[in-house]
Amino acid sequence: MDGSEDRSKQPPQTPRTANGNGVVAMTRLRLKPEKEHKSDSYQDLQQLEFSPLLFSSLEHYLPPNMLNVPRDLKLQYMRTILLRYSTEGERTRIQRHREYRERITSNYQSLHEVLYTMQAEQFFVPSFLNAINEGTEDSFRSVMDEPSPGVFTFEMLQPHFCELLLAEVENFERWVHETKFRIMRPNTMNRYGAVLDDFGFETMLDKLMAEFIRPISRVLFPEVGGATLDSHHGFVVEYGIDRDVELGFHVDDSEVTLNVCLGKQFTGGELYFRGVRCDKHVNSETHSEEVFDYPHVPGHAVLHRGRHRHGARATISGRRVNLLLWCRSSVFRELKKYQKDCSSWCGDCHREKKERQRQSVAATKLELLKKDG
Ligand SMILES: O=C(O)CCC(=O)C(=O)O
Ligand SMILES: [Fe+2]
Repeated sequence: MDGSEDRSKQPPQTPRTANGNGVVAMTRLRLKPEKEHKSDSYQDLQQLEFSPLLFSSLEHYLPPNMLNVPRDLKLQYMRTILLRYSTEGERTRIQRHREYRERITSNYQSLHEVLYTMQAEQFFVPSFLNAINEGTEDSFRSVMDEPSPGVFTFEMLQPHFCELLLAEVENFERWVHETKFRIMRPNTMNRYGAVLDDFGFETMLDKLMAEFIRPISRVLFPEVGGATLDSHHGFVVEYGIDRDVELGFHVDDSEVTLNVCLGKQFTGGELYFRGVRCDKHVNSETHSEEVFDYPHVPGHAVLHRGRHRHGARATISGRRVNLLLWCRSSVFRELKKYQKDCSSWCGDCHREKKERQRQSVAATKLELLKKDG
């Protein structure tokens, strides 16, 4: 959006930028991203209050006159905006987390360096790669099953990649144990498992989201921000008799979740799904057509909306390790604050809307009959 309009309504701290004539103009971020724009990398600037990846993503929303200015000008502009939207407490939390990550990455010696940069040919099975390269809804669907509405399953990871990642996670856990490092677990529901983003995987997983999961989500989950996924939480969960055993019924803090089984050998641990719900209906009853159980298969992925209610049954024997990528869209979250109608994705909102429409048609028919009579 061009900054020349509506200046009077801009808040006083709106960033100012110099335009080509040396005139200082007020500008705003665009509403829609400039998809063709090639962003700079900010990876060398780890000391900033915000993730380097956030700056690369935000670049797509820069006003036209800011797109091609030097990196430090863009950075200054974006920092000003981000600082306006985050509280002091939030900034302190982000800074502490950054220091926590630095303590890990400067001390932990990784085992398989090859895992830390995206090497698609070595990570993924050819069928998945081909579908992504083609990039159409038909090509995605041709390598996927949809055994229950909104739950997509497909073969994704090469066995060798799974082995290496399992070994890397074990190596990390060993280091944690030996050094007595107090790590944060993936979320409140897990006593075991590790946040991959905290020990060097953030950039690789961001690529996984941007280049693989977002194109699929754009066509399969457009109504929950699938096209605008722009941040992630990447972790592994570990189940077994001496680990977490099961996972309670929940929704994820994500718009779209990728869940891939890495192995090893196990029995039990099935995922169970019980319908998609908005906040208002999250505890409502399940309808029979929403009941779906899925047994994990090593190397195979499940892709679902974060709001698709689910849980994992007890892993009865062996060890099960899964890779989780919770993908989020800041645009969807912002818009959701103003939207009351979730009928395009919440099962109950959809049923309520249908019922209102049915009653309205019935009432109209009755009126017409009365008139005729
Ligand atoms: O164990 C699983 O496969 C499910 C994990 C899960 O749903 C989660 O971590 O959010
Ligand atoms: Fe989950």
